[in-house]
Amino acid sequence: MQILSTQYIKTLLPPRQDNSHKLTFGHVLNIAGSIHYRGAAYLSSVAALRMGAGYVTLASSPGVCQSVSGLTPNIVMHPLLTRPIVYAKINPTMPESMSFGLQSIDTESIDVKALTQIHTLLEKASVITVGSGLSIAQSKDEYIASATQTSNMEIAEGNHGFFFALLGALQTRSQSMVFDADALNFMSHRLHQPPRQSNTPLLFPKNSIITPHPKELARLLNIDVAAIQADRVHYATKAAQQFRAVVVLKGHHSVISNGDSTFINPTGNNALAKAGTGDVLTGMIGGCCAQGMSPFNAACLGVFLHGLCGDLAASDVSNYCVLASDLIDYIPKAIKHLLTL
Ligand SMILES: NC(=O)C1=CN([C@@H]2O[C@H](COP(=O)(O)OP(=O)(O)OC[C@H]3O[C@@H](n4cnc5c(N)ncnc54)[C@H](OP(=O)(O)O)[C@@H]3O)[C@@H](O)[C@H]2O)[C@@H](O)CC1
Ligand SMILES: Nc1ncnc2c1ncn2[C@@H]1O[C@H](COP(=O)(O)OP(=O)(O)O)[C@@H](O)[C@H]1O
Repeated sequence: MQILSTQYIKTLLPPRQDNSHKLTFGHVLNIAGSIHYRGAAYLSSVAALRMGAGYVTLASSPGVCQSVSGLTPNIVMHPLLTRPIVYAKINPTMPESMSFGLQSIDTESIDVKALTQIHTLLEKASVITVGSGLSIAQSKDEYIASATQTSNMEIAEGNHGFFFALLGALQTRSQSMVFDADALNFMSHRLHQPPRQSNTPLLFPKNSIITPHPKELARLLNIDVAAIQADRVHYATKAAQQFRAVVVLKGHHSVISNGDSTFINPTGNNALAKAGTGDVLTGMIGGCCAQGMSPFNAACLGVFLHGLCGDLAASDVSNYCVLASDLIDYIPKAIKHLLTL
């Protein structure tokens, strides 16, 4: 185990050749955001561009795409098919024939058929980032199982079905992929609960980077958060070996492991303990991968610079006042800082 040094990190910065065009620096396909988490889609997408990626496409529900395009002109939108939802108020004593008590609302859940809409994008992308604010709602699994025993009504299940189909399609792809947030919780659920849709085990595809916070890693490994926090290096390494992925265990002094080599990140501070900073990190790592970096190097550079953004921002505006969106403005300053050393 080693601490990431500034000198080492500087050697990882990807070269920017003069004879180049936008796709020389890679195409990030970001599958992110949902009705309540539009900001996560914005933060992860813009952070990837700021990190140096040449092109970012956001694939999400039409409402999320519309919100993000209202905030920035820099992202290419790929609105996905959604399906109307009927929420059932589950009451075992209610006869199936009674329709009152049901509420129909459009939660903009992505339709499984949307997979066909991104087929070409999945082939073209240099890196695929998945999960920031995607609302996969795995926790509704038991809810659905119990509901379908008493009723044949359709139950809201977020983007669960779409994500399941997407993971199947990603299994054979060889690009780097970054899995964050709800994508990780979905995988935990698949690993530790009997599968609902099929008996085929789903794993993280090769060249995956996973970015769990301690509770997300605890769910993936099916152990307590306290155990993880007591030996962060051990569990990050164990998870990297078990899932054959690069693991970024987030938190104060994030740990990055590929199972053989493990680094501790020295940058960052409590200003980063603010909603949405993890979404920025996902974008930054995706932006590094887009420029041709290996998953492990991309994770090391992304985590180091993300922490440095937090340090520079905190020294300007105090540890109290840094917003996740501020970090994006500090990416250029962090990179310049590194280049001038
Ligand atoms: N602007 C936007 O659109 C934003 C969108 N976002 C998106 O929202 C989605 C869900 O994100 P979320 O924040 O609601 O749930 P999540 O982080 O899983 O926390 C759940 C529970 O886990 C725990 N816990 C958390 N961190 C921990 C830690 N370090 N160490 C230990 N435990 C920790 C804690 O549980 P407790 O300890 O309180 O029991 C907490 O209550 C996700 O897709 C994300 O991308 C967000 O990024 C926000 C901004
Ligand atoms: N006290 C802290 N010191 C250093 N880094 C922190 C601290 N708290 C949070 N972070 C960093 O901020 C980010 C938080 O990500 P995450 O927990 O996924 O939040 P969110 O889901 O709101 O985006 C991670 O990169 C983590 O390492």
